[in-house]
Amino acid sequence: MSAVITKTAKPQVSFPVENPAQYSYENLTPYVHPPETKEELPWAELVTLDLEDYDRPGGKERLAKQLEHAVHHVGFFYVKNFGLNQTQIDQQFTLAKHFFELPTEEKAKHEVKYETANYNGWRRAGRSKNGSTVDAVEIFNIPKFTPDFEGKYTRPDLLNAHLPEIEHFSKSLHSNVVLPLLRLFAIVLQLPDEDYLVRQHTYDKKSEDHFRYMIYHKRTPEEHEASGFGHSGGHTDLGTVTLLFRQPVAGLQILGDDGKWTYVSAQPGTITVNLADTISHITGGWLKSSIHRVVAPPKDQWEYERTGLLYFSRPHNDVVLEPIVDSPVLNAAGVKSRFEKPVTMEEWVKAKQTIQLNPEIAAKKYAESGDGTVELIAGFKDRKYA
Ligand SMILES: O=C(O)CCC(=O)C(=O)O
Ligand SMILES: [Fe+2]
Repeated sequence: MSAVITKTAKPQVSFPVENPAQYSYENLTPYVHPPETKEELPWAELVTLDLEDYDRPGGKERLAKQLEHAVHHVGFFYVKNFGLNQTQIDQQFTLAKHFFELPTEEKAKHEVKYETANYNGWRRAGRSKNGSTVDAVEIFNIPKFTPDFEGKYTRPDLLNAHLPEIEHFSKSLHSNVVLPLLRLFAIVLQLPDEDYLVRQHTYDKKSEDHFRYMIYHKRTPEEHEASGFGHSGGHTDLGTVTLLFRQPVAGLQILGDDGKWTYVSAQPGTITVNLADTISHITGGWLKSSIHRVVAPPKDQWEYERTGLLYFSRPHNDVVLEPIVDSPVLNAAGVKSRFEKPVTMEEWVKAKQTIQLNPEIAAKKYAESGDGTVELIAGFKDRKYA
């Protein structure tokens, strides 16, 4: 495994669980990855960064070079060799599967506080409309394992029984993927301080990073049709980068510079990474917050649930989302702030998450503007893409 992979802190958190053996992997039916589609689809051509190269002489520079085009134009790429093996990954898929199979009343004990835009916990399906039907998506968000979040959220015993592994998994994604990528972005931006972005994303300080289990439930042909096949869900993500584990059920599409949507394919052993809004804000839009959506899978995959593992990274809550001043690249491009007044990460999260979690508020605001945008904060207009 990669040489990058050594710095993950030891897991600390565990919880008393009655009869934990019932949750051992021997007693949980393992998750089975669905087969890939046989349909010919327009696949996106994305670069793959081998993170094993990161610590070799000249490796960072090679990887940064490989990234230059992707981060400025496409906003999507893959990484491989990130220090978690397939068994560890499959165990997380197994926990996700069993979590979503719990009875609704069990999951409801850990439900998201939608009104206060507090997204950690369980988000039930059916809260938003797509086309003339409601969504079929459930989410379980797990915050960082730091004192800021300790004791604030509950989980079912299924997950409490595995908390040290979940903690290790999520911290590994932060230290083995997010931080190295931030150094590569710093190289692309020619920042004098390679750790500039890393310092805004340290694990221990308060930020809204979270690890996520997600499921898109199966739908009938009529439901797919009524949802408009999911075509109206184009969006950009809120934070720095989003990590998505290999997803064989096709559906994730990227909007290209040419206005065409292409599908992300399921490459073995990879994580798909996309750049998101805040890295775009602090580079005045030069690093691209990629526009993407999840559409109905091809017909030969309609019989499968689409289970996902994701990690959302975000800068510290007190980071001000203004363009970095000492990047020769950004200076040459003449980038400008995207806000009318300085906005902190905490304010940005609250503004965007309020819209994301409360479809009725979003619908009202979109209807008021009438031009497909909504003013989120300080003059910044967010947009939906179809
Ligand atoms: O499930 C996927 O493929 C991507 C999900 C996504 O775009 C999101 O949760 O923001
Ligand atoms: Fe997204």
